[in-house]
Amino acid sequence: EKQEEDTLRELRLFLRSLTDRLVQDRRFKAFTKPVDKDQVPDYHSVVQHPMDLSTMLSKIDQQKYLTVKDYLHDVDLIWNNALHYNPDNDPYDRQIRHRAYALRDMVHGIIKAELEEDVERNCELIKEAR
Ligand SMILES: O=C(C1CCC1)N1C[C@@H]2C[C@H]3C[C@@H](O)[C@@H](O)[C@]2(C1)O3
Repeated sequence: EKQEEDTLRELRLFLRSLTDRLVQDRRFKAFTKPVDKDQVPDYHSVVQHPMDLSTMLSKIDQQKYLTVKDYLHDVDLIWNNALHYNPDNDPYDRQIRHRAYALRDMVHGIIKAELEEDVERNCELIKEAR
């Protein structure tokens, strides 16, 4: 239906704009691309569900996110994976964890400030009806 596709398109536009801001933020450089298996051989045995911002951008374009909630699930994966794989009390791990929190907090702040409530409500109704 026309209105439904318009709502889903508005969600994609918002999620692209949000994700682009994260990709451009120098703090989040480590989160922009998948962790390289060759450089980090044990990564995929420790982290079951890798996620990164470039993967999320392609998921937006593949229309994999029907709701903000679906998008936030992948943001939480980036956050949790970073905490899980970088748990130590050394400067590098602590910096990664601090940046993972900053990423998660920036996402929630932008959603609260910029997304009209009824867009998310309508997207969830569309998703349930499909
Ligand atoms: O967890 C991550 C990324 C940070 C968020 C995703 N990595 C795992 C490796 C451990 C640590 C040091 C380097 O070995 C570098 O390759 C990684 C990348 O950081």
